[in-house]
Amino acid sequence: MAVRDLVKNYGSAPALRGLSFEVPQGGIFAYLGTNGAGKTTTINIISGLLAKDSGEIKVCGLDVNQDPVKVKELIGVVPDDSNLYPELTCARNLDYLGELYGLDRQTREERIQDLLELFDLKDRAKMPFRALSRGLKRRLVLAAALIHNPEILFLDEPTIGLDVPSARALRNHIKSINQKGTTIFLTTHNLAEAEALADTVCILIKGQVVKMGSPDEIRGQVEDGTYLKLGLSGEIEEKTLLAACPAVQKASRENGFWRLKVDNLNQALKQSLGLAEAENLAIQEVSVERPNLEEAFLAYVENKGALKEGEK
Ligand SMILES: Nc1ncnc2c1ncn2[C@@H]1O[C@H](COP(=O)(O)OP(=O)(O)OP(=O)(O)O)[C@@H](O)[C@H]1O
Repeated sequence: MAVRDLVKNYGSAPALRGLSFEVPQGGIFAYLGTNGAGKTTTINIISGLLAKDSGEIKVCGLDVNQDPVKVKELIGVVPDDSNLYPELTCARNLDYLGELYGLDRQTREERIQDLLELFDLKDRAKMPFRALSRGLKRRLVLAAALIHNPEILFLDEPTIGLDVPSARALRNHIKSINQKGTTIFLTTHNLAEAEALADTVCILIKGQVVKMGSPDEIRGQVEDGTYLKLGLSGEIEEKTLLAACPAVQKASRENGFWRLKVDNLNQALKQSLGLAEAENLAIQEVSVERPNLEEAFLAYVENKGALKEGEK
């Protein structure tokens, strides 16, 4: 899929200011941006819900304006909210959507069985949609978007509101859909999720693409990026840690570990080991890490100073 010079204004307010990007076929593309950057506007234009002012969009070589019906058959959209009927059973919801796409009965039956199997929903086929848990609902919404076997699937915040096991299960489903050949266009504010799934990342700021590349390339643009991961046997306050370790610029908690941004690794190591000793805490983990995608993203959106020369 390719977007070229896309412009959209709401009245006199610009939302998309001539943005261009290409989504590699068969990959997982993360479309990232702060609130109001223009992500939903882009997806609505691509999926034919909203008119653009100018620019060109091609999906599998077809122009969205010239072949709107064919393009609709090539894409599936998973909204952040459910679009299914609460009173209908899971199987009937899928069947109904298949009818809307004009699939014949046999194709529908096959697709429904395949999708229920793929998403581990076989034993829920006869349950009304409303009776499913939130995680299972997200799975069925995903299955529904695949009923017509689209080439590209648009996913808006797929795991929002899900507990950790359900979110992980859904991410695995997304990977397996992708491995079966569907290109994934993912919008998320969960940068760890984008990092875990995407092979291409596109950063949008105020309706313009500011950076596109692999997660590694994007992370590589952040200059002063040395981080120390530290696991301690007990709790310690952030201000105590920062006071005892002047070489640590910033400290945050991540999955039970400290993630320390350091300006001098040797000093920071010495100081944090000294602190552990003074506080009588055992060191359970120490490792040196690069900036993650979230830190690189923040460098782009708010702290251009952290970017390497040439990227500012
Ligand atoms: N119907 C509308 N009328 C007027 N302005 C709009 C409309 N929809 C969106 N906008 C504006 O266009 C800009 C882009 O909005 P959009 O919803 O595409 O951003 P987004 O990146 O999806 O944000 P979020 O992450 O918050 O969902 C914002 O400034 C928003 O206020």
